Amino acid sequence: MAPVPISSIKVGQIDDVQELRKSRPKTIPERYVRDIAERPTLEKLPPTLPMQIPVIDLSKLDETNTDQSQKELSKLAASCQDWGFFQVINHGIDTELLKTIEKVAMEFFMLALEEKQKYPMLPGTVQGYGQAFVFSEDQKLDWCNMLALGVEPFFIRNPKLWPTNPAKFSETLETYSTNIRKLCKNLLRFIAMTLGLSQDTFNEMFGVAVQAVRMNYYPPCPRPDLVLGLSPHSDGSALTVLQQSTGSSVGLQILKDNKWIPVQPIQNALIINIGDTIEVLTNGKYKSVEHRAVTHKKKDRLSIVTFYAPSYEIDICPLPELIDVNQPCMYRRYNHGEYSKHYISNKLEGKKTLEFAKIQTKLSS
Ligand SMILES: O=C(O)CCC(=O)C(=O)O
Ligand SMILES: [Fe+2]
Repeated sequence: MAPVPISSIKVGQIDDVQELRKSRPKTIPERYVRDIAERPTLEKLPPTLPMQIPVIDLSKLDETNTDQSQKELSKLAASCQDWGFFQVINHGIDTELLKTIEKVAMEFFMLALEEKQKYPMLPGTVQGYGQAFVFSEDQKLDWCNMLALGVEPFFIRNPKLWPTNPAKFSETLETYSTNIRKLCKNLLRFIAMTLGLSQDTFNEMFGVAVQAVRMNYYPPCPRPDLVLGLSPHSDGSALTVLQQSTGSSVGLQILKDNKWIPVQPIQNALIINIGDTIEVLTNGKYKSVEHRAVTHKKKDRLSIVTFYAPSYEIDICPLPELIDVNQPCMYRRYNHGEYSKHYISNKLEGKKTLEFAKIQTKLSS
Protein backbone atom coordinates (compact mmCIF):
# COMPACT_ATOMS: atom_id res chain seq x y z
CA MET A 1 0.00 0.00 0.00
CA ALA A 2 2.91 2.35 -0.45
CA PRO A 3 1.77 5.42 -2.41
CA VAL A 4 2.50 5.42 -6.12
CA PRO A 5 4.27 8.57 -7.24
CA ILE A 6 2.01 9.33 -10.17
CA SER A 7 1.66 13.07 -10.40
CA SER A 8 0.13 13.46 -13.84
CA ILE A 9 -2.99 11.34 -13.52
CA LYS A 10 -6.21 13.04 -14.64
CA VAL A 11 -9.14 11.24 -13.12
CA GLY A 12 -11.88 13.75 -13.94
CA GLN A 13 -14.91 14.38 -11.78
CA ILE A 14 -15.43 11.68 -9.16
CA ASP A 15 -18.75 12.15 -7.41
CA ASP A 16 -19.19 10.83 -3.91
CA VAL A 17 -21.89 8.18 -4.27
CA GLN A 18 -23.42 8.82 -0.86
CA GLU A 19 -23.87 12.47 -1.81
CA LEU A 20 -25.28 11.52 -5.21
CA ARG A 21 -27.85 9.33 -3.58
CA LYS A 22 -29.02 12.07 -1.22
CA SER A 23 -31.00 13.81 -3.95
CA ARG A 24 -32.80 10.49 -4.68
CA PRO A 25 -32.11 10.63 -8.43
CA LYS A 26 -34.01 8.35 -10.80
CA THR A 27 -31.11 8.23 -13.20
CA ILE A 28 -27.42 7.93 -12.50
CA PRO A 29 -24.42 9.73 -14.03
CA GLU A 30 -23.05 8.18 -17.19
CA ARG A 31 -19.68 7.47 -15.56
CA TYR A 32 -21.30 4.81 -13.40
CA VAL A 33 -23.27 3.12 -16.19
CA ARG A 34 -21.45 -0.02 -17.26
CA ASP A 35 -21.16 -1.33 -20.79
CA ILE A 36 -23.81 -3.95 -21.43
CA ALA A 37 -21.44 -6.93 -21.14
CA GLU A 38 -20.32 -5.78 -17.69
CA ARG A 39 -23.74 -5.13 -16.20
CA PRO A 40 -24.78 -7.46 -13.41
CA THR A 41 -27.59 -9.89 -13.91
CA LEU A 42 -29.70 -9.53 -10.82
CA GLU A 43 -31.88 -12.59 -11.17
CA LYS A 44 -34.62 -13.38 -8.76
CA LEU A 45 -33.66 -16.25 -6.49
CA PRO A 46 -34.18 -19.53 -8.37
CA PRO A 47 -36.46 -22.18 -6.79
CA THR A 48 -33.42 -24.09 -5.58
CA LEU A 49 -30.70 -22.14 -3.80
CA PRO A 50 -27.69 -21.39 -5.98
CA MET A 51 -24.35 -23.08 -5.29
CA GLN A 52 -22.73 -22.01 -2.05
CA ILE A 53 -19.10 -21.44 -1.22
CA PRO A 54 -17.87 -24.02 1.35
CA VAL A 55 -18.04 -23.34 5.09
CA ILE A 56 -15.03 -24.41 7.18
CA ASP A 57 -15.29 -24.93 10.92
CA LEU A 58 -11.93 -23.71 12.23
CA SER A 59 -12.45 -25.21 15.68
CA LYS A 60 -12.35 -28.65 14.05
CA LEU A 61 -9.02 -27.89 12.40
CA ASP A 62 -7.49 -26.98 15.75
CA GLU A 63 -7.90 -30.51 17.09
CA THR A 64 -4.80 -32.61 16.75
CA ASN A 65 -5.11 -35.17 14.07
CA THR A 66 -8.55 -36.54 14.77
CA ASP A 67 -10.84 -37.94 12.06
CA GLN A 68 -12.77 -34.70 12.27
CA SER A 69 -9.71 -32.50 11.77
CA GLN A 70 -8.57 -34.61 8.81
CA LYS A 71 -12.00 -34.34 7.23
CA GLU A 72 -12.08 -30.58 7.72
CA LEU A 73 -8.56 -30.27 6.30
CA SER A 74 -9.64 -32.14 3.15
CA LYS A 75 -12.61 -29.80 2.92
CA LEU A 76 -10.25 -26.83 3.19
CA ALA A 77 -8.02 -28.27 0.45
CA ALA A 78 -11.03 -28.74 -1.85
CA SER A 79 -12.26 -25.20 -1.06
CA CYS A 80 -8.90 -23.67 -1.99
CA GLN A 81 -8.62 -25.74 -5.14
CA ASP A 82 -12.16 -25.64 -6.49
CA TRP A 83 -13.44 -22.31 -5.17
CA GLY A 84 -10.61 -20.04 -3.99
CA PHE A 85 -13.23 -18.78 -1.51
CA PHE A 86 -14.72 -20.14 1.70
CA GLN A 87 -16.42 -18.89 4.85
CA VAL A 88 -14.97 -19.67 8.28
CA ILE A 89 -17.05 -20.22 11.40
CA ASN A 90 -15.78 -20.72 14.97
CA HIS A 91 -12.79 -18.61 13.96
CA GLY A 92 -12.08 -17.52 17.54
CA ILE A 93 -12.55 -13.79 16.97
CA ASP A 94 -14.88 -12.27 19.53
CA THR A 95 -18.21 -11.41 17.94
CA GLU A 96 -18.30 -8.22 20.04
CA LEU A 97 -15.14 -7.08 18.25
CA LEU A 98 -16.74 -7.82 14.87
CA LYS A 99 -19.72 -5.72 15.91
CA THR A 100 -17.56 -2.88 17.19
CA ILE A 101 -15.47 -2.57 14.03
CA GLU A 102 -18.66 -2.61 11.99
CA LYS A 103 -20.11 0.10 14.20
CA VAL A 104 -17.12 2.46 13.98
CA ALA A 105 -16.78 1.90 10.24
CA MET A 106 -20.45 2.67 9.70
CA GLU A 107 -20.24 5.76 11.93
CA PHE A 108 -17.34 6.98 9.83
CA PHE A 109 -19.22 6.60 6.54
CA MET A 110 -22.26 8.38 8.02
CA LEU A 111 -20.20 11.51 8.82
CA ALA A 112 -20.63 14.66 6.74
CA LEU A 113 -18.61 14.67 3.52
CA GLU A 114 -16.36 17.55 4.72
CA GLU A 115 -15.41 15.49 7.75
CA LYS A 116 -14.53 12.41 5.67
CA GLN A 117 -12.62 14.54 3.21
CA LYS A 118 -10.14 15.39 5.94
CA TYR A 119 -8.64 12.01 5.00
CA PRO A 120 -8.52 12.24 1.21
CA MET A 121 -7.35 9.46 -1.06
CA LEU A 122 -5.30 11.43 -3.58
CA PRO A 123 -5.16 10.36 -7.25
CA GLY A 124 -2.67 7.53 -7.71
CA THR A 125 -2.69 6.60 -4.02
CA VAL A 126 -4.65 3.85 -2.31
CA GLN A 127 -4.97 5.10 1.26
CA GLY A 128 -7.63 7.39 2.67
CA TYR A 129 -11.26 8.11 1.83
CA GLY A 130 -12.43 8.10 -1.78
CA GLN A 131 -12.28 5.81 -4.80
CA ALA A 132 -9.17 3.75 -5.44
CA PHE A 133 -7.88 2.41 -8.74
CA VAL A 134 -9.08 5.31 -10.89
CA PHE A 135 -6.45 6.27 -13.45
CA SER A 136 -8.20 8.03 -16.32
CA GLU A 137 -11.05 10.40 -17.10
CA ASP A 138 -12.99 7.88 -19.15
CA GLN A 139 -12.76 4.99 -16.70
CA LYS A 140 -16.11 3.77 -15.35
CA LEU A 141 -16.59 4.32 -11.63
CA ASP A 142 -17.76 1.95 -8.91
CA TRP A 143 -20.87 2.67 -6.84
CA CYS A 144 -18.84 2.63 -3.65
CA ASN A 145 -17.05 4.81 -1.13
CA MET A 146 -13.87 3.45 0.38
CA LEU A 147 -11.69 4.10 3.36
CA ALA A 148 -8.38 2.28 2.96
CA LEU A 149 -5.52 2.22 5.44
CA GLY A 150 -2.12 0.55 5.60
CA VAL A 151 -1.74 -1.11 9.00
CA GLU A 152 1.48 -3.15 9.13
CA PRO A 153 4.42 -2.89 8.99
CA PHE A 154 4.38 0.45 10.72
CA PHE A 155 6.18 2.36 7.94
CA ILE A 156 3.26 1.88 5.51
CA ARG A 157 0.94 3.75 7.86
CA ASN A 158 -0.10 7.24 7.12
CA PRO A 159 -1.27 8.38 10.57
CA LYS A 160 -2.86 11.55 9.11
CA LEU A 161 -5.35 9.33 7.29
CA TRP A 162 -6.51 7.45 10.39
CA PRO A 163 -9.83 9.03 11.38
CA THR A 164 -10.00 10.63 14.81
CA ASN A 165 -13.76 10.63 14.46
CA PRO A 166 -15.37 8.32 15.62
CA ALA A 167 -13.15 8.49 18.68
CA LYS A 168 -12.79 4.73 19.03
CA PHE A 169 -11.90 4.17 15.38
CA SER A 170 -8.11 3.75 15.59
CA GLU A 171 -8.10 1.75 18.79
CA THR A 172 -10.72 -0.65 17.40
CA LEU A 173 -8.95 -1.05 14.07
CA GLU A 174 -5.71 -1.83 15.91
CA THR A 175 -7.29 -4.61 18.01
CA TYR A 176 -9.23 -5.93 15.03
CA SER A 177 -6.11 -6.08 12.87
CA THR A 178 -4.13 -7.93 15.53
CA ASN A 179 -6.88 -10.55 15.71
CA ILE A 180 -7.20 -10.90 11.93
CA ARG A 181 -3.43 -11.24 11.70
CA LYS A 182 -3.49 -14.22 14.06
CA LEU A 183 -6.28 -15.76 12.01
CA CYS A 184 -4.27 -15.34 8.80
CA LYS A 185 -1.19 -16.95 10.35
CA ASN A 186 -3.33 -19.91 11.42
CA LEU A 187 -4.94 -20.19 8.02
CA LEU A 188 -1.53 -20.22 6.34
CA ARG A 189 -0.48 -23.02 8.69
CA PHE A 190 -3.54 -25.07 7.72
CA ILE A 191 -3.12 -24.27 4.03
CA ALA A 192 0.50 -25.55 4.18
CA MET A 193 -0.83 -28.76 5.77
CA THR A 194 -3.39 -29.25 2.98
CA LEU A 195 -0.47 -29.21 0.54
CA GLY A 196 1.41 -31.87 2.50
CA LEU A 197 4.01 -29.25 3.51
CA SER A 198 5.44 -28.41 6.90
CA GLN A 199 3.27 -26.08 9.02
CA ASP A 200 6.12 -23.56 9.04
CA THR A 201 6.41 -23.32 5.26
CA PHE A 202 5.14 -19.74 5.07
CA ASN A 203 6.56 -18.44 8.37
CA GLU A 204 9.59 -16.66 7.03
CA MET A 205 7.85 -15.11 4.05
CA PHE A 206 5.23 -13.57 6.33
CA GLY A 207 7.62 -12.55 9.12
CA VAL A 208 6.95 -8.84 8.58
CA ALA A 209 3.74 -9.37 6.69
CA VAL A 210 2.00 -6.45 5.03
CA GLN A 211 -1.51 -5.86 6.27
CA ALA A 212 -3.96 -3.32 4.91
CA VAL A 213 -7.63 -2.74 5.56
CA ARG A 214 -10.22 -1.43 3.16
CA MET A 215 -13.72 -0.53 4.25
CA ASN A 216 -16.18 -0.45 1.36
CA TYR A 217 -19.53 1.27 1.76
CA TYR A 218 -22.14 0.68 -0.95
CA PRO A 219 -25.17 2.99 -0.61
CA PRO A 220 -28.44 1.83 -2.17
CA CYS A 221 -28.48 2.49 -5.89
CA PRO A 222 -31.57 3.49 -7.93
CA ARG A 223 -30.32 1.36 -10.87
CA PRO A 224 -28.45 -1.67 -9.52
CA ASP A 225 -28.92 -3.30 -12.92
CA LEU A 226 -26.63 -0.72 -14.57
CA VAL A 227 -23.76 -0.32 -12.12
CA LEU A 228 -21.18 -2.32 -10.21
CA GLY A 229 -20.36 -1.75 -6.54
CA LEU A 230 -16.82 -2.92 -7.16
CA SER A 231 -15.25 -3.88 -10.51
CA PRO A 232 -14.24 -7.52 -11.11
CA HIS A 233 -10.76 -8.26 -9.78
CA SER A 234 -8.62 -10.77 -7.98
CA ASP A 235 -6.84 -9.65 -4.80
CA GLY A 236 -3.10 -8.95 -4.89
CA SER A 237 -2.74 -10.32 -1.34
CA ALA A 238 -1.87 -13.83 -0.18
CA LEU A 239 -5.09 -14.11 1.82
CA THR A 240 -8.04 -11.76 2.17
CA VAL A 241 -10.44 -11.75 5.11
CA LEU A 242 -13.80 -10.14 4.40
CA GLN A 243 -16.37 -9.22 7.00
CA GLN A 244 -19.75 -8.04 5.80
CA SER A 245 -22.20 -6.11 7.91
CA THR A 246 -24.84 -8.10 9.75
CA GLY A 247 -28.09 -8.39 7.87
CA SER A 248 -26.26 -7.22 4.77
CA SER A 249 -27.82 -7.88 1.40
CA VAL A 250 -26.10 -10.24 -0.98
CA GLY A 251 -23.46 -8.16 -2.68
CA LEU A 252 -20.32 -10.17 -3.20
CA GLN A 253 -20.23 -12.39 -6.27
CA ILE A 254 -17.51 -14.76 -7.39
CA LEU A 255 -16.82 -16.04 -10.87
CA LYS A 256 -17.14 -19.82 -11.00
CA ASP A 257 -17.31 -21.78 -14.23
CA ASN A 258 -17.97 -18.51 -16.01
CA LYS A 259 -20.99 -17.69 -13.87
CA TRP A 260 -21.31 -15.06 -11.16
CA ILE A 261 -22.26 -16.84 -7.93
CA PRO A 262 -23.58 -14.72 -5.02
CA VAL A 263 -22.04 -15.32 -1.60
CA GLN A 264 -24.81 -15.67 0.98
CA PRO A 265 -23.93 -13.93 4.24
CA ILE A 266 -23.71 -16.17 7.33
CA GLN A 267 -24.00 -14.41 10.67
CA ASN A 268 -20.58 -13.94 12.38
CA ALA A 269 -18.73 -15.89 9.70
CA LEU A 270 -15.76 -14.40 7.88
CA ILE A 271 -15.16 -14.87 4.18
CA ILE A 272 -11.65 -15.90 3.18
CA ASN A 273 -10.22 -15.82 -0.30
CA ILE A 274 -6.98 -16.89 -1.86
CA GLY A 275 -5.05 -13.96 -3.33
CA ASP A 276 -2.60 -13.82 -6.23
CA THR A 277 0.42 -14.62 -4.03
CA ILE A 278 -0.91 -18.00 -2.93
CA GLU A 279 -1.84 -18.77 -6.52
CA VAL A 280 1.79 -18.19 -7.50
CA LEU A 281 3.29 -20.01 -4.49
CA THR A 282 1.12 -23.07 -5.16
CA ASN A 283 1.94 -22.94 -8.87
CA GLY A 284 -1.72 -22.39 -9.72
CA LYS A 285 -3.08 -25.26 -7.64
CA TYR A 286 -4.99 -22.84 -5.42
CA LYS A 287 -6.59 -20.08 -7.50
CA SER A 288 -7.14 -16.45 -6.67
CA VAL A 289 -10.66 -16.17 -8.00
CA GLU A 290 -12.17 -13.16 -9.71
CA HIS A 291 -14.91 -11.43 -7.72
CA ARG A 292 -16.97 -8.23 -7.74
CA ALA A 293 -19.66 -6.50 -5.71
CA VAL A 294 -23.14 -5.54 -6.87
CA THR A 295 -25.49 -3.02 -5.30
CA HIS A 296 -29.07 -3.09 -4.07
CA LYS A 297 -31.99 -0.79 -4.79
CA LYS A 298 -33.06 -0.33 -1.17
CA LYS A 299 -30.34 -1.66 1.08
CA ASP A 300 -26.86 -0.38 1.76
CA ARG A 301 -23.93 -2.66 2.50
CA LEU A 302 -20.60 -2.42 4.29
CA SER A 303 -17.64 -4.74 3.92
CA ILE A 304 -14.45 -4.62 5.96
CA VAL A 305 -11.66 -6.26 4.06
CA THR A 306 -8.17 -7.17 5.31
CA PHE A 307 -5.41 -7.93 2.83
CA TYR A 308 -2.61 -10.06 4.21
CA ALA A 309 0.54 -10.26 2.10
CA PRO A 310 4.23 -11.14 2.45
CA SER A 311 6.96 -8.62 3.23
CA TYR A 312 7.76 -6.30 0.34
CA GLU A 313 11.41 -7.48 0.18
CA ILE A 314 10.47 -11.11 -0.41
CA ASP A 315 10.89 -12.77 -3.79
CA ILE A 316 7.97 -14.95 -4.78
CA CYS A 317 7.96 -17.99 -7.04
CA PRO A 318 6.17 -21.34 -7.06
CA LEU A 319 7.25 -23.68 -4.26
CA PRO A 320 9.51 -26.41 -5.72
CA GLU A 321 7.34 -29.11 -4.11
CA LEU A 322 4.49 -28.05 -6.38
CA ILE A 323 6.38 -28.23 -9.66
CA ASP A 324 6.72 -31.46 -11.59
CA VAL A 325 6.47 -32.78 -15.14
CA ASN A 326 2.69 -32.73 -15.04
CA GLN A 327 2.58 -29.28 -13.52
CA PRO A 328 5.48 -27.27 -14.95
CA CYS A 329 6.37 -23.92 -13.41
CA MET A 330 3.74 -21.37 -14.48
CA TYR A 331 5.04 -18.19 -12.84
CA ARG A 332 8.37 -16.40 -12.86
CA ARG A 333 10.23 -15.24 -9.78
CA TYR A 334 9.43 -11.64 -8.85
CA ASN A 335 9.77 -9.27 -5.96
CA HIS A 336 6.56 -8.88 -3.97
CA GLY A 337 7.06 -5.13 -3.48
CA GLU A 338 7.28 -4.73 -7.26
CA TYR A 339 4.08 -6.72 -7.65
CA SER A 340 2.26 -4.58 -5.09
CA LYS A 341 3.29 -1.45 -6.97
CA HIS A 342 2.13 -2.94 -10.24
CA TYR A 343 -1.20 -3.97 -8.65
CA ILE A 344 -2.04 -0.58 -7.24
CA SER A 345 -1.05 1.34 -10.36
CA ASN A 346 -3.58 -0.42 -12.55
CA LYS A 347 -7.35 -0.33 -12.63
CA LEU A 348 -9.21 -3.37 -11.33
CA GLU A 349 -9.73 -5.60 -14.33
CA GLY A 350 -10.37 -9.25 -13.64
CA LYS A 351 -7.18 -11.24 -13.27
CA LYS A 352 -5.18 -9.03 -15.58
CA THR A 353 -2.61 -7.94 -12.99
CA LEU A 354 -1.39 -11.50 -12.54
CA GLU A 355 -0.17 -11.49 -16.15
CA PHE A 356 2.81 -9.73 -14.56
CA ALA A 357 3.97 -13.06 -13.14
CA LYS A 358 2.81 -15.54 -15.77
CA ILE A 359 5.37 -17.41 -17.80
CA GLN A 360 4.10 -17.17 -21.35
CA THR A 361 4.15 -20.59 -22.97
CA LYS A 362 4.35 -20.62 -26.74
CA LEU A 363 1.42 -22.39 -28.33
CA SER A 364 2.68 -24.95 -30.81
CA SER A 365 0.99 -24.55 -34.15
O1 LIG B 1 -17.43 -5.76 -0.75
C1 LIG B 1 -17.19 -6.86 -1.18
O2 LIG B 1 -17.89 -7.83 -0.96
C2 LIG B 1 -15.97 -7.07 -2.05
C3 LIG B 1 -14.76 -6.34 -1.57
C4 LIG B 1 -13.51 -6.72 -2.28
O3 LIG B 1 -13.47 -7.62 -3.07
C5 LIG B 1 -12.27 -5.95 -2.03
O4 LIG B 1 -12.32 -4.95 -1.29
O5 LIG B 1 -11.21 -6.35 -2.58
FE1 LIG C 1 -11.40 -8.20 -3.51
